[in-house]
Amino acid sequence: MSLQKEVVFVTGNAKKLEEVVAILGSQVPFKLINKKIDLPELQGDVDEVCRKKCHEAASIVQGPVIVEDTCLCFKAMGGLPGPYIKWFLDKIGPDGLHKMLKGFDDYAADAVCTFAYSAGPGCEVLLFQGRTHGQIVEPRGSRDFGWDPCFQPEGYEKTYGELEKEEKNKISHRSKAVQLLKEYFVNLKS
Ligand SMILES: O=c1nc[nH]c2c1ncn2[C@H]1C[C@H](O)[C@@H](COP(=O)(O)OP(=O)(O)OP(=O)(O)O)O1
Ligand SMILES: [Mg+2]
Repeated sequence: MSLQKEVVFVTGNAKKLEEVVAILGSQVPFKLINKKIDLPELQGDVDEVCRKKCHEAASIVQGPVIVEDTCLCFKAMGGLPGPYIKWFLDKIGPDGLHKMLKGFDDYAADAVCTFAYSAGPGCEVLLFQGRTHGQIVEPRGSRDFGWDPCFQPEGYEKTYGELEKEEKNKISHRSKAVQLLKEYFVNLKS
């Protein structure tokens, strides 16, 4: 029997899960189990959304959980759509996101990934955040995953959609957040 701590990652998004598993690799200080549950899309600032999402998940699972919320923040729009990017993406797609910024003529954006961990219902929620700066461009590359084709990370000529998966996973908002989460669990063990 494994003595490793089991943590449930609650997400309804298969692509997120795929990336998290790939980034974590085999050197994981806990055993990650997935539960595919669509948690409510909450309102508030990023941290608030994540905390509430994590409480919801912990009460459903009745044990240790991790959730993640991803924001796409446009500088010209004071950080919006931020946590509401899912609805914008659903309605206008990556092409629409680029068009939306034409009137502002400022395409700077931050991709922000926040993981929230709770040891169980009623327990404290810890946040781990990763951020990658970039530009919103006319979509190029794979349309596999959300707004990947219209986000070009700083210092790259390619969009997330054009980068190889491994390349995206080295520099992405998600990989930076996963790194912090991993460090937390490694330090817990030692
Ligand atoms: O690396 C990414 N590259 C491109 N698109 C991405 C990425 N990561 C999230 N996304 C999309 C999915 C969703 O349209 C929105 C975030 O919303 P968000 O609520 O965090 O995701 P979700 O509802 O799909 O899954 P969950 O069940 O974990 O809440 O941005
Ligand atoms: Mg969601």
